[in-house]
Amino acid sequence: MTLVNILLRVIRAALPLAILYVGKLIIDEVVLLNSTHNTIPSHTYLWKLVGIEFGLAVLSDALSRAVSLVDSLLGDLFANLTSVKIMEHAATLDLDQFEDSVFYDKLERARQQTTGRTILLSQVLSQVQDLITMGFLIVGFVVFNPWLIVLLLAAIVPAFLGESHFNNKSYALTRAQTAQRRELDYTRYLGASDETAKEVKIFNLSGFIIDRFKALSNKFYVSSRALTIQRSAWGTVFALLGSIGYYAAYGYIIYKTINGSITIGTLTFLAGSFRQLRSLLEGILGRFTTISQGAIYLRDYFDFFDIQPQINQPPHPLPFPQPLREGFRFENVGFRYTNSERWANRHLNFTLHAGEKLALVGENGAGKTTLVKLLARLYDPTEGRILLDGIDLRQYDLVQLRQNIGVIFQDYLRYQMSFSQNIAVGNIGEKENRPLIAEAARQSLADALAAKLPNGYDQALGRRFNNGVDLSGGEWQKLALARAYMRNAQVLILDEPTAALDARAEYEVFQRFAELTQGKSAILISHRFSTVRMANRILVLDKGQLLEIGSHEELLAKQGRYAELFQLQAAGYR
Ligand SMILES: Nc1ncnc2c1ncn2[C@@H]1O[C@H](COP(=O)(O)OP(=O)(O)OP(=O)(O)O)[C@@H](O)[C@H]1O
Repeated sequence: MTLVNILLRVIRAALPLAILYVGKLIIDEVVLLNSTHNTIPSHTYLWKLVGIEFGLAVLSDALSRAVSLVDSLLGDLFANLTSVKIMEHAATLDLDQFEDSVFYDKLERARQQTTGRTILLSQVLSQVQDLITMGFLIVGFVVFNPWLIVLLLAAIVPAFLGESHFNNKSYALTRAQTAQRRELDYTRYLGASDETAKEVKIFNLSGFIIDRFKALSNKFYVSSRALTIQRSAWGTVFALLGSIGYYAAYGYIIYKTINGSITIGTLTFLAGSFRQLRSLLEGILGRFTTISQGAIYLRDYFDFFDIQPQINQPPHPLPFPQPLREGFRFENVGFRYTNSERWANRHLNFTLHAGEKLALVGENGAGKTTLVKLLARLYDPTEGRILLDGIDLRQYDLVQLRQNIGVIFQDYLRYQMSFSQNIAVGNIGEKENRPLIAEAARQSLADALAAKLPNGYDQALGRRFNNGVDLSGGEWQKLALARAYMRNAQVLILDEPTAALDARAEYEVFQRFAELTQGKSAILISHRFSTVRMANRILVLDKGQLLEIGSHEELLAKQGRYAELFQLQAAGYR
């Protein structure tokens, strides 16, 4: 399509000169016919010329339409393709890259390429087309009088330089504002979205949010106002230069015609060419702004694609051991988040044995979730290493590793999709496997819920789309839990899996969990000691470090932190 587009444009580019030239021939012929009185003039040649000009005009119009058609089709394809490419690349990147605000800015700017810049391609092609047309017209000029070119250049060069100067300035401004623009978008989202409406109403936040939005958007307005005014003022000066150039050339051509050095046909040809050149130049200059802006923004797009993940598939990946023999051994593992001074985990030495159920206990921020993310290689340790059956975790096949570790995070997603899809995300390859989905739902107690929904497993969930039904917090959690049962993972990790469940559901969930994970390794993170005590061993974390490890009874007997926290919670029930 691009090639067709270019071809059509090249043909179209030659037409203005051809039309002007035929016009010149027509006028010269008319003048000639008017001045020959002695014989009966033949008009055949004249009408032939008129016919040719008509044909050229029709062709030019048809080509323009064909070009815009191909342009708009190409634009759509281009937008789709870039969106897909961005998503594909984003999928390869590491979790901590997503948590980095500089990365987010890049992602944001790359995303803008797909929406705002789709016209870039057609703009570039139009520019090339107009440049070719200009080239043709200029050749015509040179043939008649090369000096006119000098006038033309004098009129346009300052404008080109001015435009590119202002482009750079406005790009620098926009770039510097990326972070604040994200904040502006976020504020807009806070002010008007289904997810925020509840709190905004209850805390009466709308005034606060709107004021914040006003303040931010006003800052943008003020900082870009000066530039816009400067640009417009200089634009006026440059346009004046252009007009001066045009009228100087026009005067010169008229002078030459009166002089008798050129014919009236040539006068109309040159004047027409000059007028066209000027309007072409105006178009080119206008487009030059959009294109050069688009082109500099394109750098952001490529910057985004230059970001490379750090957590990669090893060169010779080992298959995930089936079954696990030894388990996971943490050897002096430490981890610090990028941009963070503090260690989230430090000096961790312990083993998660094959088939063992380990509970992680600790106060908020103690590093429980971080430990789990290390196990699933969402991050790699900053120091130390994790061994799986004696071999560094980094040597295993990354896809198999993630397939064999089923994690349900405490901040799991509530997909605005159907009930069955919400479960199927646990093993998306099996999304059509209804018996498997139903079984997973049964295991997590979500099946009773499906029975209550008007469309059962096909019920759309969430309020964002039509006919969606929203669930309660505990119901969503049961659904999320079902994801863990969708695959035959060797290690199951549940991070706060029952926080939203009622007491009966929690009891049942754990009854089943124990049955279903028999022989498998599991990690449970919970603040509820009723959950914690069913684990074989309990690991108590404090400020990222291992404080105590042992069975419930051992830790109680030890009278340490675990015993203290346990008794604190138990006292609440007495
Ligand atoms: N993405 C992140 N970037 C920087 N620091 C983080 C990030 N996630 C967590 N932290 C910090 O790392 C420490 C450990 O966090 P983690 O989420 O592992 O705690 P947790 O024990 O799971 O807490 P909770 O019981 O509240 O869920 C905390 O101090 C937290 O502030």
